[in-house]
Amino acid sequence: MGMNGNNDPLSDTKKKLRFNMNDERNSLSNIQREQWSNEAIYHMMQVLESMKISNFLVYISFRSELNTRPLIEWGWSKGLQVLVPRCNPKDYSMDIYSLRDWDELSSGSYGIEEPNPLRTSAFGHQCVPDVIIVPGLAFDRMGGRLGYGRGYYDRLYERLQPYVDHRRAPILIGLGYEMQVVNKVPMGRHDAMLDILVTEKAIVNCDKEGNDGINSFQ
Ligand SMILES: Nc1nc2c(c(=O)[nH]1)N(C=O)[C@@H](CNc1ccc(C(=O)N[C@@H](CCC(=O)O)C(=O)O)cc1)CN2
Ligand SMILES: Nc1ncnc2c1ncn2[C@@H]1O[C@H](COP(=O)(O)OP(=O)(O)OP(=O)(O)O)[C@@H](O)[C@H]1O
Repeated sequence: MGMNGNNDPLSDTKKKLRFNMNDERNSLSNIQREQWSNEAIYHMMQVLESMKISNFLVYISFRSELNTRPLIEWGWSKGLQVLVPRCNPKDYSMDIYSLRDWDELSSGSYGIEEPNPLRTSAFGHQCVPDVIIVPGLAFDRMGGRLGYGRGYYDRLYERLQPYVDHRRAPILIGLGYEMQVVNKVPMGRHDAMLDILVTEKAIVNCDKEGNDGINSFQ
């Protein structure tokens, strides 16, 4: 048993699932990826359109993640403030920046394109995004999610808590391919549950109480 708590049975199960899901996502063809990407992004636009929001936080996709770039352009066209995180591998924290143009990005940690602090304006440390779009390797319909295993999004959610007035907690929306949805992602005490899950097939209102999510599509 490691001192850092990373050798417990939960992180072992997570590690295996991470490995398998990463493999599966990488095996998608470019055409499949692009088609599902566009359909999922279209669903995400519908979800965001139905909400009264002035901003959303979204990641810049890397590896075989679905392509979030069209969503960012859509956000700009709608006059929404598009927020993008920049991660600090030293403490696994993330800072938030407001992105207005593609030239404000540069290559950051893990080869992910991230806001260049010299060219972007920081979103205040105490500012809470209306919506946080969360990447993942696996999701479930109850709001469970598995990431790359550094707890970046869980830490961000926790860091924001002191600034959340409970009527305006950020809405967590998972975004991924339907093939990433599994029966149950093992969750630990730090893990923040998703409110909504969006894929190319469905928009799921996650039931954090543990019952099956309600599928509003198909
Ligand atoms: N587009 C995007 N941005 C994101 C995330 C994401 O999932 N997608 N993250 C989501 O939280 C954070 C980045 N998390 C990451 C964590 C680990 C690795 C990584 O390369 N890990 C190595 C293994 C390292 C090790 O175990 O020692 C690897 O996978 O090869 C990459 C990203 C923040 N930004
Ligand atoms: N808020 C937190 N404070 C301190 N440690 C945390 C927090 N959230 C997660 N951790 C720790 O970070 C490690 C990785 O967590 P986890 O396996 O849940 O990552 P993940 O959600 O898959 O990754 P990511 O969010 O980076 O995609 C675990 O050891 C976990 O205990």
